[in-house]
Amino acid sequence: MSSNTIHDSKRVFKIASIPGDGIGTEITSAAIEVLQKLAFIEGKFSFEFNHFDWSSENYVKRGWYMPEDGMDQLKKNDAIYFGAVGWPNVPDHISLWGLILPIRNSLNQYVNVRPTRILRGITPPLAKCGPKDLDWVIVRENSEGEYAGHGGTTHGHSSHAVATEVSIFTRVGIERIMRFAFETAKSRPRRKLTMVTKSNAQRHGMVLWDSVFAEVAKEYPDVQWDKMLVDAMTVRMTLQPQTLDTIVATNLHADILSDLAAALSGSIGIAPSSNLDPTRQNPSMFEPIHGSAPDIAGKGIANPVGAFWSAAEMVRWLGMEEAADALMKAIENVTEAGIRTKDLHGSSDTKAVTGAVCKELESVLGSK
Ligand SMILES: NC(=O)c1ccc[n+]([C@@H]2O[C@H](COP(=O)([O-])OP(=O)(O)OC[C@H]3O[C@@H](n4cnc5c(N)ncnc54)[C@H](O)[C@@H]3O)[C@@H](O)[C@H]2O)c1
Ligand SMILES: O=C(O)[C@H](O)[C@@H](O)C(=O)O
Ligand SMILES: [K+]
Ligand SMILES: [Mn+2]
Repeated sequence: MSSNTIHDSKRVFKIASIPGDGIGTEITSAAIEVLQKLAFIEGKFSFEFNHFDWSSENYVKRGWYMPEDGMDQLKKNDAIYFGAVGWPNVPDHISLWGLILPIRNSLNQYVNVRPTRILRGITPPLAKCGPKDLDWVIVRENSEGEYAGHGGTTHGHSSHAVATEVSIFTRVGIERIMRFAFETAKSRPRRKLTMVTKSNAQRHGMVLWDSVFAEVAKEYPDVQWDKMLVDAMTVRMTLQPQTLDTIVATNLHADILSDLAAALSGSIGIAPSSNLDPTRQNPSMFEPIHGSAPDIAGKGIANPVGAFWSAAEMVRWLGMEEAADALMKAIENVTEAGIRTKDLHGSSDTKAVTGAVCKELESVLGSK
């Protein structure tokens, strides 16, 4: 085979990169460095990054987060890599609704997959919780529920101000997230699914969750399932982590539970997420679960592991399973070697962890 043929058969993935704000920019450039290194060593594919400067800083200057044809620009890509959005000079509901939520909604990314496990070498905060005790996938409903955006404010500037925040739950929305959750549970060795609601107090939408869940469950006799109320779920996650495997919850409940899950596995800086359009008609978006962390931004100390793990999930979604496994192995070789940021009680900075993962990729892929 001539070198030309090899070159021609190489797959080029177009990736939209949106670093956003604060540490979002720091961990996105770290993730791009690692992805470029992965592609270079692997040799069978490459990434073409299209950078978008959609951020709070530019919102203040321009008055918009995304241009009018922003969604069309994103659609030209195979995937989206996202850092974080939000900065103290813009109200948080403006930044979230200006950038990340419209992308999740418009690109039909109705699933948010948030895996958590204790990576090699990391000591979790709970003394009795080892790596075998905590290995979960949280499936977050990512398109409706408490994030529907329905509601309003009247008499806003008076002492009689009224504000409503209406949750929307649809049969279609519930059914598709339940089916995704059952498929996820079925694909994992333990075939176990826990469904979370607050259907004692929330007597309409959450009750519909219960009944649609029961219907879909009939299609999956090989998956063992149970149900939890969200308050009790926080206790079970903390005291009996080994009894859980796949978890499905609403947009808001899973947002909160996934931060808890990340903390129980060592740090919020480790945790990845995939905003998926399972129909694959639109690009999916990959981002660590954390935000822009204004308290540590600009110091070069952000943990890039959640960003790298998210990058590995993106590589997997694009069909490069072996490369994704290699990246995860390199990340865990680094955490095991004790090269960690301050949130994991280490003394390395973002740059040192990034360099170590790039170096480790050489030995992992060299010895494949
Ligand atoms: N998807 C997103 O873009 C997203 C997610 C969460 C929060 N936000 C936004 O980010 C801003 C800050 O939110 P917040 O403070 O509630 O949450 P946050 O996740 O930014 O930070 C919470 C705490 O965790 C620490 N932390 C987070 N990521 C870390 C990392 N990689 N390494 C080390 N430490 C890390 C921070 O220093 C902070 O102490 C807000 O504007 C919020 O709306 C955006
Ligand atoms: O979806 C949200 O609630 C925010 O963007 C953020 O907290 C996240 O988890 O992505
Ligand atoms: K994020
Ligand atoms: Mn969150």
